[in-house]
Amino acid sequence: MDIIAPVLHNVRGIGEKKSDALATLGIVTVQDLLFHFPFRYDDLSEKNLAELLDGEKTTLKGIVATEAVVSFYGKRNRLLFRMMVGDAVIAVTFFNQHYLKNRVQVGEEIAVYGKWDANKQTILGMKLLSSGGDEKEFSPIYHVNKSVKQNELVKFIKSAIDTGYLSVLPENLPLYLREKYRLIDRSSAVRAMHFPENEKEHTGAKRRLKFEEFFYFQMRIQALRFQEKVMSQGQSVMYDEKCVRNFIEHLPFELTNAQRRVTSEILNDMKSTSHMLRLLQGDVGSGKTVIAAIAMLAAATNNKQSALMVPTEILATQHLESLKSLLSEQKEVKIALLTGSTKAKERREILNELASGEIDIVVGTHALIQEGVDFHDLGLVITDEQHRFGVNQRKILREKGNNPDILFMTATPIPRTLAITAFGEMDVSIIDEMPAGRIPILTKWIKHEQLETVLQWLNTEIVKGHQIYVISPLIEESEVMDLKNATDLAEELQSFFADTARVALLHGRMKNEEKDDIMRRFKEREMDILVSTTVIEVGVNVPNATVMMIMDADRFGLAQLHQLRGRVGRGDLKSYCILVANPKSEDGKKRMKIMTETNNGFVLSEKDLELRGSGEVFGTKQSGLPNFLVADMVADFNILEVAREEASRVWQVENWWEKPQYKLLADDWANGRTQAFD
Ligand SMILES: Nc1ncnc2c1ncn2[C@@H]1O[C@H](COP(=O)(O)OP(=O)(O)OP(=O)(O)O)[C@@H](O)[C@H]1O
Repeated sequence: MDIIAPVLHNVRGIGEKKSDALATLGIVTVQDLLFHFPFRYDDLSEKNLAELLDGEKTTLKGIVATEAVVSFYGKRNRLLFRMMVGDAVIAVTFFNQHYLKNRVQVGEEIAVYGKWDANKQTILGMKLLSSGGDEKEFSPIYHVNKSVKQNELVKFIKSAIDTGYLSVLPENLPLYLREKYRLIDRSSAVRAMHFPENEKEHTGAKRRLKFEEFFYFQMRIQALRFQEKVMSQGQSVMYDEKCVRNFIEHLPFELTNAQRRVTSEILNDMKSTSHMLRLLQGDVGSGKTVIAAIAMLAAATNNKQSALMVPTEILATQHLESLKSLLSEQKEVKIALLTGSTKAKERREILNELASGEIDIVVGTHALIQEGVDFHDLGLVITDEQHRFGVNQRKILREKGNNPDILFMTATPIPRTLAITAFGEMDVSIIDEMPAGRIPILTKWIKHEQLETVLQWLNTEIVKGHQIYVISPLIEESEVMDLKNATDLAEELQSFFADTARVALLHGRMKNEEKDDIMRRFKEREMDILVSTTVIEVGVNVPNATVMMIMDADRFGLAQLHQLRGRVGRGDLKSYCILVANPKSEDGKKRMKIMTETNNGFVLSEKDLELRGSGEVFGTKQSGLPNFLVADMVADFNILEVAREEASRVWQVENWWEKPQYKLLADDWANGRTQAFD
């Protein structure tokens, strides 16, 4: 018996057809099946009638007092009878389950699970249970789809357990850890996730599995640090301090205290022989680019090359321009741009100059990590919006140099404690202060009905020579619809403003050159209004733009709204963010309200975590963090901390992977699952 055997033919009742259906839920092997945990449970335990609250779900046991009567109306039907619960007589109704009639016999004991209606003294039946009580108190509810039903899944999981598969599920936590934290064994935990005997057992199962997930996650993440240590020392960049100081003194603005602090943290790292692996967090518009410029200039003064990798071509172009203007006085520093749309001839030249060391700073997209891009002496790698790049891609770029220093920049504000723990392998610097002179952005939430009034008002901004972004609604999974929406919107706006404003359109399906061209024209004030799908989400910097209007804003998450809002208020002009939304859900209303209440990315990110949970906020794709099955980085923060300490202790054991107690941990390693969060 093998736990990773396919479910097909190995679990009773699963043939070709069911196996295909299960695959749509991501279930292929017996292990997948056993680790497909319920997302909630119905608590079928019996509660005391006298203490029941209105709307509460419960199981009630009693004696059937009257015969069940079924009434049909249209396609629907209702079954009604009375039952004695202790001394009380209550009504029981089931909707559209008339076939239960035969199971309801006057004078017999039955048990009904349902929702209590206190006014009508009625239980609205959801399940008719056998009175013998062989049902568990907790009934698991799984994520299923059209092709796999709840009860089927329960049957398959039961069958796999009855066949004995749990006995071949290996225990993957060392005994000393299980003893220390009183964690139940893995097989019992998995069984209790599906069919817990009681609440206590269920809690124990979750605790064990959460620890396991966090511990493995931390082992992987800390490996990066470890590999760095053994991979030789980092480089010591002996930069020209005078030159760097001079540069900072002659910037067009004075650095904020926070910028000064992170600058010295970064420069210290670069100077020291230990290797820099640092995460720089700063809210949108807090001034991260200039920090990157300082670090790259410092490297250049020591004849080391730097690479700045960003997720989109628009951003690459923009960063190139910012750097060129910031470093315009540094005649000897040569800066280049390398993206997917760099022409072949130019690309060849750039590659040559990178290899010879002539280029000091290169800004680019994924094109930077392609084969054939070789550096003379790469000393510093900076990635912007780190969550958009996988661990592997970052690794490739790192390997293009002799273990260069690494700086990740992100505007996704993660609460500090969480960042330190989750990105355990990195040092964290935070810019927690905005440049002086910024006027807070005023955020207004309006309904669609008020749009016309707002458009009139926009005119006053246009007359002042200010520019406006309008974000068209996001239609999930349909780029075509997005495009249509954006196009229609641009046309409508153009006809509304007629001669007073020039409207441009930017969308994800455009060629990069086209996008660049439109951005350039917007920047140069040839256009007044830029209608866009969310392609401008990150990093765009046009200080003359003062209004960000987001259509159907409730379709966006808080983090994204904040990013979009951060596109305005980047200079010293009073700026506005207009959220146009008629949200249907409570959640949507809450998000709109929070946006109007705070401009602080960290506060928002905490709220976002509260509203959506960390699974959504740090989904695999966005953050480079794994999707945990059971654990939650915020709710289970304490367990995460403990797991981090324990993982770090293991890493301190010399050649831990050779010790028998870590056998499975080492296998996990060897199987290449170490890159699971890529
Ligand atoms: N200390 C400062 N004083 C005044 N203006 C500053 C300061 N630092 C940066 N700026 C300006 O603020 C604007 C935003 O800076 P920058 O583009 O570096 O922000 P960012 O942190 O990269 O933001 P985002 O995450 O939104 O891209 C730029 O126009 C920049 O010139």
